[in-house]
Order: sequence, then structure tokens, then C-alpha cells
Amino acid sequence: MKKPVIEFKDFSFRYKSQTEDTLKHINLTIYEGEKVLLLGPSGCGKSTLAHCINGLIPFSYDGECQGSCKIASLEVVQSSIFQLSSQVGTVLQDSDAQFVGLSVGEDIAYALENENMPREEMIPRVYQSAKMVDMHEFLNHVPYDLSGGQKQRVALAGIMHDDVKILLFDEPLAALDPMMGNDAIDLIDRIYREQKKTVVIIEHRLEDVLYRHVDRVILLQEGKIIADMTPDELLLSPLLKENGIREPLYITALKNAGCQLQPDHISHIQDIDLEPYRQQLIDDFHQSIPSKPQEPQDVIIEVKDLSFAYQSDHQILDNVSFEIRKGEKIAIVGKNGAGKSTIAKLLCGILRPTKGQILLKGQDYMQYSIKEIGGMIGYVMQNPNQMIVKDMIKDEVALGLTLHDYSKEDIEKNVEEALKMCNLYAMRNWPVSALSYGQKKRMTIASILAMKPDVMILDEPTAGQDYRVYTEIMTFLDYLNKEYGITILFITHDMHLAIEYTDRAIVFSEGTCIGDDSVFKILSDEDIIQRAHLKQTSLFTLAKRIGLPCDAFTQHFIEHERMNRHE
Ligand SMILES: Nc1ncnc2c1ncn2[C@@H]1O[C@H](COP(=O)(O)OP(=O)(O)OP(=O)(O)O)[C@@H](O)[C@H]1O
Ligand SMILES: Nc1ncnc2c1ncn2[C@@H]1O[C@H](COP(=O)(O)OP(=O)(O)OP(=O)(O)O)[C@@H](O)[C@H]1O
Repeated sequence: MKKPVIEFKDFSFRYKSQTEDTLKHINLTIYEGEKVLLLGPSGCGKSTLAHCINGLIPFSYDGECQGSCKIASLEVVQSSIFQLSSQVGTVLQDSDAQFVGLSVGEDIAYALENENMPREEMIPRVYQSAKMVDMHEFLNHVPYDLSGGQKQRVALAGIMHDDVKILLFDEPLAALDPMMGNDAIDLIDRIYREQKKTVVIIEHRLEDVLYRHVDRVILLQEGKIIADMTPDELLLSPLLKENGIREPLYITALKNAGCQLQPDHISHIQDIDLEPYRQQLIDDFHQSIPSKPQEPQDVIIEVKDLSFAYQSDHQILDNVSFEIRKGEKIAIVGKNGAGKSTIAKLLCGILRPTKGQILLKGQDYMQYSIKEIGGMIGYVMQNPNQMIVKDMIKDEVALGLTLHDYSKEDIEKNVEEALKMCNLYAMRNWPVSALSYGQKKRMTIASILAMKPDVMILDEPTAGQDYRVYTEIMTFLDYLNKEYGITILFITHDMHLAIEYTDRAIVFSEGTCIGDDSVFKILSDEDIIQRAHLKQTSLFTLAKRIGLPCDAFTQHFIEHERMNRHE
């Protein structure tokens, strides 16, 4: 008989500053050794449910609980945070918020130190874990100097030693490069199988999580559980579409071609029997009409032989050169720590090159002040918490405009427009602290949009967003690009975003530029994929299995999606 380890019975929770319950009458039992995926649109209460499991509610977040929530037989409201934290290990969405050590090594060793493990035993264990996430060369580094994905890797390494029953992952993939994302899902799967832990994963990237077996998917909507089923059942139901969650790309491709899906291993592209769908996919593919390439525009940014080091003995970027033309949409892709955010900071003048030159509209960057560059090039950082200064949403979005001496009327107008565009207008008078992570991210995009820059650089703009918001943000950026000619650079680990919304990819690996071509060509190049830790989407796998050309098949899919969006 399976033993329940997480039990919610008619459980509701209301944050102190909210007038309505965020979680409403939750009834949910998760059994020992199960792997469960928690899905739902942004703001539906996934992280709030996670906070109840790891004890942050009621200990760190003020509010009112009703009903019962038992974790490993402990009634949460009657237990201490220490009792609960010895049962649950958490990897958070915001990797900055979870460091406890002063160095990477100390951080990974934390759980072992708590167990009083002797040093000689601990050192090889820490090295081994760091090696599993490819961070063994960073053991002496300060966590705060790491790239976003490197921080997330350290958090994953740390959790491997936790002697806990339950492991909770709140968007573990958001900052990881595609190859590491796969490795992380493998790693979680291994811990689940070998150590028989109960695993709860919150993640918008359904397809990436389903890469390995999941027992159940729980779907949350406006604080209520609306579905609890197997992945196959969920993929066959209309629930994903109805709730604004992106289904795996190969499923969409099969549906686009008019295939009637059968309930047969459809949650794994490798296992699915494609015979019943083959002819339909081929016929649909042959109806493709390729779109016309765009005329090239003037160069707006020119990067020449650029090198950069944070510390003189450690080169981060080495002799990087590329040009960006007005109106282009470019994906900057590559391995965690390759230097993508560093290049973004150089492009918007926050950092200055150690060697080489950057030209903006034909003039050397050195001739502009940081404020002037900031008016022309907007940068939306990866972690919204690193950008936020003000307490109130409206003030935060107005901040850049105020600093650039815009008139009161223009500030009002631009802020209102940007908030509406980012679907935050209804929350304009809220404090920033009441926003979910995904909502905060949208607010930081609104702050930059309000400035109407020539070039926008967005570092993982859609990480942590549900598909509805993802599509809204991306369609909107597409509109800004087409209507106003704004040049857009996306730093992204999301290969679907790259193929669907950009025309060109610049690829970085270990501080050098190893590829600069159309996204389809880049993702057809096995060598670049390996070196830059990229990943072919499931569309490539589907095309390969059917025997169609991968890049043309992907392009056909993208054209179809674009047409659907504009209908
Ligand atoms: N500390 C807080 N105080 C008040 N309200 C909050 C707080 N944290 C979250 N909320 C509200 O609770 C709702 C659910 O937030 P939660 O973070 O659980 O959502 P989520 O499903 O994890 O969203 P996302 O996918 O965007 O991270 C949101 O509407 C948010 O505004
Ligand atoms: N302030 C800093 N001081 C010292 N080293 C730093 C600092 N910021 C970043 N680094 C190092 O520079 C390298 C490049 O980091 P960067 O953030 O540019 O990578 P990235 O390609 O954006 O990675 P990710 O995909 O993980 O976000 C990494 O090895 C990182 O550890």
C-alpha cells in the first residue's frame, strides 16, 4: 500500500495583502516515490502551493490557512520550519535567493556539513556532484559572480546530498542551456529512481520535463486543481489549449497536419508509433509555401574584435566580431557561462571592452554617455529581482522615463501603454511584492518598452512565463519590430523561441563566436549543437523519423504557426 507524503485536505490559503484566496479548497494526495508535475498558467498559485509544501507558508509568508496540509505526516501549521525543511529539499526559480555558502564548494557542501561528515569524505563527494553539473572548475568561485545558468546548476548539485523525503523543483530549467536542461531532467529522474524520493516539479516547459517519465500531472487554474491525470491523458485532452499551456511541438505538428492522435505513448516522441500519421504528415508538408526573405537594412551596431575580462587573468570574451542591422531579430544562444549576458552588458554600455570596439549608428561607444546609450538600447535582465528598484508597479515602469526627464504627460502615456501591452494594467497600483515571478518579469519588460528604444536586448524574456503570456509577449515584440523597426536581440535557451521568432542566431561557446547564420542552419549543424550545448527541437526528431528534411519541415511548421497567429 502506497504511503501518502503530501496531503492537502480542503486546504485554502490567502496572502495577508490579498482580498481573495490564492489557493482554493485544494484536495491532493501525493504518494511516496511518485514523480508529479505541477502545471498551470502564470499566477495560478503553483509557487504558493510549493511554499506550503516546503514550509515557507506559513513561516515566511503571512496569511491565513484553512483546512489541512500534511507533509510527511506533519500538520504544517503545527510544525516548525526546521521539522519541515528536514523533509523537503527545494530548488527555487530564483537562484539568487537560495545560496547559503560563500563559495560554490561551500554551497554544494551545505547539506553534508549539516550531517557533520568528515572533511576527507566530503571533498570528493562535493567534487563529484559539481562534476555532474559541469561546475567542478568553479568550486572556489563566489556564487554571485556566476551566470544565471551556472547558479541554477550549483543549486541542482547541492540538492543531491539532501537527506530528505521530498524534492521540490520550482522551474528548475528556466536558466539552463538546452543540453543542461536535458541533463537536469535526467539527474532528477535518477534521484527519483535510485533514491526513491518523491519529486514535485513545477515547470512551464512541459515537453522538456516529459523527456523522462512522469507519473501524474496536476493542472492548477486560479488556485484550484482542475485536472490530475497521466501525461498521455493530458496530451489527448483539450485542457492544455484551454488553459494556455504549450503542448509539445511534435504534438502540435501532428495536429496541424490533421492527424487524429491515438493514446499510445504519445508523451515521448521516440516511442510514439508514427505509421498511422506518416502519409498525412508528408502530404501536409508538400503543401508548404516558403516566405520571402527580407531586404537587408543599414548596420546599427558593429562589434569589432571585442575582448573582455572581469578579472585581468580570466578572459571572458575573446575577439568577438559581428554586425547587427536595423530591424533584425536575432537569437544569441550558447552554453551557460559562454558570455551571452556579458555581451549584452557591453552592448548597452554597462561594461566597457578590454580590447576592440563597438560602434552604434557608426559612432564609437566611447563617444556616448551611458545615459545616451541607455536611451537607444534597452536591456531586460534575466532575473527581474536584479532590476527592480521601486516599491510600486507604476513607479517602477516610470523609472527610466523619469531619469531621462520625460514630461509628466509622456510618462503617464508611455507607462499606461506599456502596462497594457504587458497585461499588467489592472495591477498598476499594486506593490511589486505582490507579483509572482512571471509577473515581475513582465513588469521589467514594460519598464524598458516605456522608453521606446531603437534596440532591445532581452535576456530570457519568456523564462517562467506560461504559453499564453509567452505568445502575447513574443507577438507584441514582433509587432514592435515590424511597426517601429525596433531591432531585437533575444538571449535565449529556448530553441522554439529562436526558430519561431528570430531570423538569425549568433552562437557563443567559451567566450568566442562559433556560428552566425539562419536559425534553421545552426540547428542542423551537429558540431555547433554539441559545442554550444544547444538542442534540436522535437520537430527535427519527428521529421527525421518520417524521412523529411529537418530544416524545411521545421520551417513549414513555423509558417503554419505564424499564419495561425495572424488569423
Ligand atoms: N507574497 C505575496 N503576497 C501577496 N500576493 C502574492 C504573493 N506571492 C504571490 N502572490 C499572488 O498569488 C498569486 C499566485 O502566485 P504564485 O507565485 O503562486 O503563482 P505561479 O503559478 O507560481 O506563477 P508564475 O508561473 O508566474 O511563477 C499571484 O496572483 C500573485 O499575485
Ligand atoms: N561580475 C562577474 N565577475 C566575475 N566573473 C563573472 C561576473 N559575471 C559573470 N562572470 C563569469 O563570466 C562568464 C560569462 O558569464 P555570462 O553571465 O555572460 O554567461 P551567459 O552566457 O549569459 O550564461 P547563462 O546562459 O548561464 O546566463 C561566466 O563564467 C561567469 O562565471
